[in-house]
Amino acid sequence: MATSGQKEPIHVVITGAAGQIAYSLVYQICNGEVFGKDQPLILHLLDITPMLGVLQGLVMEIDDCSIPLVKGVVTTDNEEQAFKDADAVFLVGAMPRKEGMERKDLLTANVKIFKSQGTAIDKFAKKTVKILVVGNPANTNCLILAHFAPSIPRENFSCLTRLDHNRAKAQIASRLKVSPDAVKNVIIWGNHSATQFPDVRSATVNVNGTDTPVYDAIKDDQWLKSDFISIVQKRGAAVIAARKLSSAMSAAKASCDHMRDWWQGTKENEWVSMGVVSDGSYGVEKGLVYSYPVHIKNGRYSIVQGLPVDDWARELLDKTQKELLEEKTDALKATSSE
Ligand SMILES: NC(=O)C1=CN([C@@H]2O[C@H](COP(=O)(O)OP(=O)(O)OC[C@H]3O[C@@H](n4cnc5c(N)ncnc54)[C@H](O)[C@@H]3O)[C@@H](O)[C@H]2O)C=CC1
Ligand SMILES: O=C(O)CCC(=O)C(=O)O
Repeated sequence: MATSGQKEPIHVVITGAAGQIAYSLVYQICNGEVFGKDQPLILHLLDITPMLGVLQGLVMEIDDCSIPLVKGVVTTDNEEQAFKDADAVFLVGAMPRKEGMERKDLLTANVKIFKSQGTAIDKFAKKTVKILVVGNPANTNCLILAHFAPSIPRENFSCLTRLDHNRAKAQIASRLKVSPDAVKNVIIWGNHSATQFPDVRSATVNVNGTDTPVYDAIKDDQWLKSDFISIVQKRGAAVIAARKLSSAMSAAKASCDHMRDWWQGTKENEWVSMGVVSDGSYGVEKGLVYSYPVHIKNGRYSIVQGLPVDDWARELLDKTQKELLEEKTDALKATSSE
């Protein structure tokens, strides 16, 4: 029982907790950067049995950080124990891509994990739980998770495209030699893959105190419509080629940005990109997990409506949707053949 004036602890789950993204994620969560500096929490760390020893080391480090918000840490290889009473879930645990692979090459192995975890979340998590899927292929893993967790409202499922969103902001900022926080309202549409559509047609950049459309500030439509898009689409592969490991620090930071904004809200007149269960907006098949621009208020997101879709944009929106439809077919096949 919390003493008067203190909030009750929330239960926060991280899967793949012995892996590299989790190693960057845990401190930011424990330190109040996601759920607030006044929000105590109990961490539930799930990984596979051979990694339980590594989780013990992680717990020692959490203890040694000596953070008052942490009211308990559960380490487990058991999904029931992991998801019991969960308020917020970061699903990171999955096989990462190696050099030369596309993210959809991971599909068959990873969707089975999400079938099992969806079934467990359905039974054991709170019905209000907020779920962020990070493990790749993130959109389709999220679709499978939602499919096997029918009692959880559709709006409680999401997948990470905030890393792509942050990458897009960073590219624009670097080109204009301004701080990334001067850039607002970029959009990642569709899949967290090389077919995603990074779109800055409605984005602005603050130059000398004035919000200016990014297209007017950059004055190079050719770059914005070609190289910029392909740099963002291929950034994950470029990091793998350089590091021989996939992005981890930036993925953890983006995961925190995503969950913090979902929990605490976005700024007035600003949107962020989130993979969410489509309601049919922008001609996308209902039920697909598709990245959209969203506003968030009181813990609920709404898809930003009425943005312009010309022929050029329509083609890109459809191309990434087509890939998601193919992934959906493969994933449902892989999860029904067990
Ligand atoms: N959506 C995004 O923007 C991004 C997604 N990713 C994806 O995140 C995932 C994790 O990446 P890393 O942390 O670098 O990988 P990692 O290999 O360092 O860690 C993955 C962890 O998941 C665990 N795991 C495997 N199966 C599990 C299961 N059934 N239950 C619980 N844990 C399980 C592994 O034992 C390992 O400890 C990968 O799929 C990667 O592709 C990575 C970067 C960005
Ligand atoms: O690219 C990958 O497959 C792993 C990391 C990732 O998803 C990313 O960096 O965007």
